Amino acid sequence: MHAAARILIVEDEFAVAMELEDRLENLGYDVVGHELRGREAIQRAEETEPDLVLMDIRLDGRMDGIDAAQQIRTKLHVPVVFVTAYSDDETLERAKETAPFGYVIKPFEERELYASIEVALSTHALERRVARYRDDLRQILDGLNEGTAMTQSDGKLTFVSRSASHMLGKPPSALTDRDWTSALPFPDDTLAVLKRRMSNDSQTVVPVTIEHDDDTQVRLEVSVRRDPRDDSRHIFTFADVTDVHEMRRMLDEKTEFNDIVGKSEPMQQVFQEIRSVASVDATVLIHGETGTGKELVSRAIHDASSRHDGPFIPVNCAAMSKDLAASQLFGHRKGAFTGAVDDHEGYFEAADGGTLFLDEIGDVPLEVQRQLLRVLEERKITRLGETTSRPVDVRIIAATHRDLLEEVDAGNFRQDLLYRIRIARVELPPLRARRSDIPLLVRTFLRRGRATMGKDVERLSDDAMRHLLDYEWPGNVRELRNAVESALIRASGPTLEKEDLPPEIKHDGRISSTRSEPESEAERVRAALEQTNGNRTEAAQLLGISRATLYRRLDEYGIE
Ligand SMILES: Nc1ncnc2c1ncn2[C@@H]1O[C@H](COP(=O)(O)OP(=O)(O)OP(=O)(O)O)[C@@H](O)[C@H]1O
Repeated sequence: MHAAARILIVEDEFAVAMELEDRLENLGYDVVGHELRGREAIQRAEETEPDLVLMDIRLDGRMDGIDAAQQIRTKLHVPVVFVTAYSDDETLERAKETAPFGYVIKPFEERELYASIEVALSTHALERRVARYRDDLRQILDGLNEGTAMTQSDGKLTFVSRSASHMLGKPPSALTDRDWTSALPFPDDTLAVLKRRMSNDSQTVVPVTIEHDDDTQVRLEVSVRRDPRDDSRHIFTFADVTDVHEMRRMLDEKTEFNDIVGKSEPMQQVFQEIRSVASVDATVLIHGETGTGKELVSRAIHDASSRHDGPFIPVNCAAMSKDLAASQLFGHRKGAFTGAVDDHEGYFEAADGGTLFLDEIGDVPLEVQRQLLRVLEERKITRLGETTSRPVDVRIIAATHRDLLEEVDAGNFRQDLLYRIRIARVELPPLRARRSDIPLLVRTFLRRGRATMGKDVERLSDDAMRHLLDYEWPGNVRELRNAVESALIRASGPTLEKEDLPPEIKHDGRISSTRSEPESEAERVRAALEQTNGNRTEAAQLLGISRATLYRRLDEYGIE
């Protein structure tokens, strides 16, 4: 029994109030007073802060018990039990709006009154406990480094923790009571990814960079999950990873140059060469097998050069028809030949002030090679059908997968042009000569593929990675990127399995024939260590060799 509960009586008939007071005291309650009118009742409640108010509905004065109860409830957290002779529907409806804790109809038994008071006191105690938990929870969420925001079922944000509001750069009042898609200051593609995460119940984090009003950039990782208490509502969590992101970016800078990924020795050398040729304006010849990134390198040189604000025009010479090559490169005048219906600007003029990338230069017809040489020497072009020349300020970067010296010997390429274009050279290694870049490239393509395809694939199984490391890669990085993308399409879980790989890679048929070559083997060992973060036991497992053999090979190849 709630012996010490303090009760305020509000009753307009003095005799009834006295009787009620007696009864309550008999039941062991402490009566803090009784009032006849609403106004005084409110005042007395404020002064005495009782545990419960017993309220008659009909009172002396202008204010009735329901109005008084209403005001007491908004000012104090005190439960009110109505004690009244009135139980008509209208009175009942009005009384309900004050969320009373009980309604006892006169005349009543003492036991009835006692039960109502006890139920009201315990319900109220329970409500207070729930409210305290809610406050505690909010305080805990507010104090966490991780930010939290909650939605109700229609998508409106109902709560945004202090740290979340700080990370998002907006006060909670600018975020709550609005649909999350318009409240969260994220770009459309991030909102779309979050929506997908919501519908397929995936909690993978979504990275996003936002800009605050003071122009500072903040990098966040956002995840969203269903509220376990009600699965039509959602809970967002935000982590501020700006510092980590910046550190990662600084580390990545070493492994990425203008989208060109590579950590291996040969690629580090390529990055160095790009930097040095970008600083001069000389013609460059890039040599490398198909798919090794010749165009990427050419763009990187342009971007790092003083011409970076000018145009970059890539031209695939292998795709130009023999007859039209000269007009495509140098332009023509209307009527210069049948079909020349208009004046036409060629690629050289289009690239004026910038860079012209002549891919597959080995495929340019001999006659056009002669004209090219002249343009490179004189820095002027003459459109077909015109007699006067125009000056052009263009840097040429040429690329080929052919051995141009052999082409010169075979009479397919002009020697003087070769000397002219290879003033600076960049040699791109085939992927099989830098297998240690494979894990990094795979991670990069997985990350990019995840973002564009919306698949939550995090990693590759060891078996799948072993096949990628063993494969010959005739199509080089392009083939690797295609393999990862097609595997992503097939993947059904968070891990890419061997079965998801294209057939030529997952079947052992074309596995490296150069396995026994020391260079290639050393690269495989480096790749395995890269994949396992230097863990030698796991690297040996990945390579399918014993730890002892791995140690012997590390020694043999001088790998630290
Ligand atoms: N080092 C690399 N890092 C990241 N992506 C690369 C790298 N090398 C090549 N790629 C990717 O492989 C594909 C082929 O690259 P690119 O077109 O530059 O090669 P290429 O040598 O010019 O090919 P081709 O000989 O067929 O013209 C592109 O999608 C490119 O993004």
